[in-house]
Parts: sequence; structure tokens; C-alpha cells
Amino acid sequence: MLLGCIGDDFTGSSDLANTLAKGGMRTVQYTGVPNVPAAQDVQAGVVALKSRSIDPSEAVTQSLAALEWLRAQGCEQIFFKYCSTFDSTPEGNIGPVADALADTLAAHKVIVCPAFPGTGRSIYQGHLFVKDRLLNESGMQNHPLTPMTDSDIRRWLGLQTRHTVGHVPAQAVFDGAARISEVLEAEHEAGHRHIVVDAIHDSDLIEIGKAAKGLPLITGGSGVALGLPANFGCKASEVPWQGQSGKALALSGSCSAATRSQVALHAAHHPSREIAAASVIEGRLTPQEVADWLLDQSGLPLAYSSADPDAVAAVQAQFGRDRSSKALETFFAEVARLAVAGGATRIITAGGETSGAVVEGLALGSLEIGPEIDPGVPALRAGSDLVVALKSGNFGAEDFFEKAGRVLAGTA
Ligand SMILES: Nc1ncnc2c1ncn2[C@@H]1O[C@H](COP(=O)(O)OP(=O)(O)OP(=O)(O)O)[C@@H](O)[C@H]1O
Ligand SMILES: O=C(O)[C@@H](O)C(=O)CO
Repeated sequence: MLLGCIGDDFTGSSDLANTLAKGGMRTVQYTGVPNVPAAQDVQAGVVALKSRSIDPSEAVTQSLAALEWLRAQGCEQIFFKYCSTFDSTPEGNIGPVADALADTLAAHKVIVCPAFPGTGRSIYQGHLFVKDRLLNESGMQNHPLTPMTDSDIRRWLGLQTRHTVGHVPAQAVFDGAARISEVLEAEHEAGHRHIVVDAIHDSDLIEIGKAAKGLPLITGGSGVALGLPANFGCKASEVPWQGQSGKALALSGSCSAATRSQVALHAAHHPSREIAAASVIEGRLTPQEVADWLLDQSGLPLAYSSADPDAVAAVQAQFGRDRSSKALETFFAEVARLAVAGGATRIITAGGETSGAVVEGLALGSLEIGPEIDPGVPALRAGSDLVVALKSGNFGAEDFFEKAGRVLAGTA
């Protein structure tokens, strides 16, 4: 293995794996830290953790375990993947995990670059934008778990790390890899360990990638991985994919605006069933009932609990946030398990936490990376007759579900 990656959630890990596979690296995503060695031909391994919103010390422990396994596979460079909207609180988890990885790897000049221009995330003057809005005015300031109330990534990371945070400004990035390396070195000499690097275009990320050659640790969104495959002699290529026939279904527990419009469009043309959160939490609806319904439908049926912010707030006020989230995640995981046991072969999930629960519920060990469905979302092969797509809440075009069904089937 050449490049070892640690992702702080499951959909984000598949986003990174997608970028590396498109760049020509033979890439595998692992669910948690494997207890067996990787296959010899894997060039990039992504260990997917569910560590974004857990206790920081537990996130550090899990990330160090992933690091140990990746180093045992011979990795030459480590990539720590977090969200392109830098989802974290002032207490962590990005800073504590980056500190621990940097210490273990004796890494300095640690690049911090959440930019992902393909989905509208850019960094300018150290500030993160989502399309034309500063991060803290983009809606992310209201995120239920990690409200992002400051778009200055230097300042936000500064609250989380033991080290000072440097900066490579856009002007240096526009001048190319040699200049980026010079500024990284100058920031290192000035005593900064983590260094936020501006990036607006994919071409900036390619130059940052070149400047990252040989650095032990890189951190960021999937965008900054665009330039890495070339450092290992890999060339962009079509990702091989054997489509999967058979029963397809979609499950959505994501309540993001993007997912809600995808759900609305899909529901207008396909069998769709809304799952009322209260009936799940109070045990009035069973996973078996929903799995049976999904298996009985033709085409690409969808079961969703996706609801608007007011409805979610009302459920959380009545039952508590953790209880409602946990109940719905467990429910979707069990629906997926029963549906696969009943013959489903193509599963599409929406929402990071929801997808993580489903992947764990299905006990999927390693996932082979297939072609991209929409930016940041690849098709994944989970077994000889099971393929999945895990969509981050904010990702995907309006017709995502239909498109995912086609790509998974190999008929796109
Ligand atoms: N109707 C609902 N009422 C209350 N909570 C809900 C409802 N539907 C889903 N949830 C919970 O909201 C959370 C949604 O998080 P999830 O990570 O799955 O989606 P997301 O936040 O849109 O995606 P991402 O993390 O990729 O941005 C889950 O814990 C889910 O169980
Ligand atoms: O970087 C992103 O935005 C995604 O890969 C992700 O991590 C969303 O949860």
C-alpha cells in the first residue's frame, strides 16, 4: 500500500476513495480498522471510521489504531480526511486527531485543506466558503452536531490544536507547487505545525498535491487528494466496474436540503414511503414491515425519514436528539439487513450517519471503489452480489437516486 487514509465518516471516506480511484490508484475502503492485512495489489487504503462526532479522546484512539494498521501495510504517506465543511466543534475532533497523527509520524508542515471546488467549497485568505457564502453563513452554523460559527479555519483549528496554525495564501498557491513548498517551509520555520492552504480551483489542488510529495501527513477534504495519485506514478483512468442486476432500493435518513429535494423528485416518479420518526421511536413500525414493502415494489423504491428542520426539531424536542437519531439509524440498518437477506442487491443510502449505520448493520468489511455517480459519491462493490452507494447529505444532483440505481446496475 502506498497511500494510507483515515476518514472520519463513511460517506466522506468513499468521497476520498472516489478521488483516488479516478486518479488511477487501486483503492479499497475498509469499514473500521481491519484485523487482517490488505491485499497486495491495493495502492490506496481508506480506513473509514465513525469518529467525527464522538468524544475527542476516542477519536484519537481509533485514528491511531488506523494509523498503526496502515503503517504495517507499508504506506509511504498518510491522509487524514475530514469534511469539506470542516465539521468539528471548538473541542475537536480534527485538531486532536491531527496532533496525534503528526506526533506519531514526526510530521511537520501538515497541510490543512478542506477545499472541494467540485461541490462549491473553496478556501480564500484562510476562510472557507460554501459556494458564494462564508461557511458560517451557509447554513452550517445551524448544524445539529457541529455548528460552524467561524469560517476562519486558522482560528477554528487554533481552538482545537496544541500547535499554532500557519497559512499559505492564495497568491502563493496560484504561483504553483515550488512557491507553495517555499511558503510551507517558511511557515514551518516560523513555528507553525498545521498550515491552512488556500485553494479555489481544482488546478490549485493539483499544485498543492505536487507540493505535498514526500510529506508524511496531509489533512483535508477529498479535493486535496486530486494531485496525489500522480506522485505515486498513477494516471487518471476509467474505474473498472461490473454492474449488478437484481433488486434495488434506497433508504434516506438525511434531512439536508439537497437530500430533501432528491427525495421529493424521486417520490414523484417511484414507489416511496415516508417513515414517521415517532412511529419508529415508539416501536409502532417494524423494520420487517418496511423491508417487505421495499421488496414488494417494482423499480427503485425509496423509504425515507427525511424531514424539514421544523419537523426534525419537533421530534427532537419530544424524544431527545440522541434517542431519535439512534432509533432511526438502527431502524434503517435493520431494514437494510432484512432487505439484503430477502434478496436486495443494490442499496442506496443518503446521510453520513445513516449510511454508517447501514454499512455497520450489513457488516460490510471492505468496499471496492467503482465509478463516480455524482461528485464525491462512487459506486461501491461490497460483495459478489451486493453493491452500494453512500451519499453524503449535501452531495448529489436532484435525480441522484435514479442515477445511482443506473450506475450500480452498470446501465448508466
Ligand atoms: N424525521 C427525523 N426526525 C429526527 N431525526 C431524524 C429524522 N430523520 C432522520 N433523522 C436523523 O438525523 C440524522 C441525519 O444525519 P445523517 O448524517 O444521516 O444525514 P446528513 O446530516 O444529511 O448527512 P451528512 O452527515 O453526510 O451531511 C440521523 O441521525 C437520522 O437518524
Ligand atoms: O467532504 C465532504 O463534504 C464529504 O466527503 C463528507 O465528509 C460529508 O460528510
